Amino acid sequence: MTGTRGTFITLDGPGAVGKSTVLTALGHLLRGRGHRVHTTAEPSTSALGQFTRAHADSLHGRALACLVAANRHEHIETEIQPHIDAGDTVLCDRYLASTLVLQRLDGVPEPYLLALNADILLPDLAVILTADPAMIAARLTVRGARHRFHLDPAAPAREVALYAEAACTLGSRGVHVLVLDTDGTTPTNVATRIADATPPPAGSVLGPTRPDDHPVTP
Ligand SMILES: Nc1ncnc2c1ncn2[C@@H]1O[C@H](COP(=O)(O)OP(=O)(O)O)[C@@H](O)[C@H]1O
Ligand SMILES: Cc1cn([C@H]2C[C@H](O)[C@@H](COP(=O)(O)OP(=O)(O)O)O2)c(=O)[nH]c1=O
Repeated sequence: MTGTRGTFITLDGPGAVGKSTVLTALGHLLRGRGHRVHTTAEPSTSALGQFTRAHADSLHGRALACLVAANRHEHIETEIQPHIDAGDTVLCDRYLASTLVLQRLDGVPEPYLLALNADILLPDLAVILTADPAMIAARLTVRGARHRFHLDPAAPAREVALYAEAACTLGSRGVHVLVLDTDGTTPTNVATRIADATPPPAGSVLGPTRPDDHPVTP
């Protein structure tokens, strides 16, 4: 892509699979390749996003699904779309795939979730990180569970299976999906795979400036 529009990349996957670690490494790599990077996350940092994050353990099912979707619509309108219009590469930690997994863990049917998110901005590249459930459980033990979705010992295996389904759902809607296994590799290697699949920065005539990469050590 060589226009002035930026690129929207989302990262999803089970809790403690490595999303935020990979996102940091990816930001460094893409800046080294000439991208103007804007990093963000869902729930967002707005008042509604903070409310959503604060109540994600006490609200359940459709109520939480609606709250997360409301925050997503606001996030697109006030932050994501403006940065893309400005030519930035937007990296978002959690997006639609997380809804298709976490809200389904809460018993909300997928058609309801797709209806709530029917007209959202779809990512140019949706990255789904995965790993062996035992490895995810081990990383969770080291890092610590941060919310109720992490507390069930069976959660990593169910999340891995549901993210595989979410990848198919997104793919069937024309989204470019990249499923990456974080087992036996470093966050920098995972980030490099994503950077290699990212279109060149907005407005560039040449391709990515690979020799100028500044990989970070994990
Ligand atoms: N590719 C990887 N290989 C080994 N450990 C990793 C890898 N990616 C992340 N980790 C480790 O896993 C833990 C959870 O990572 P984090 O980025 O916080 O996960 P998430 O944002 O998905 O919840 C951290 O301790 C991190 O250092
Ligand atoms: C994006 C998203 C988040 N959430 C919830 C799950 C968590 O309770 C919370 C944030 O998740 P998470 O990013 O894992 O939190 P942290 O940054 O502390 O590791 O938002 C959903 O339920 N559905 C969604 O689609």
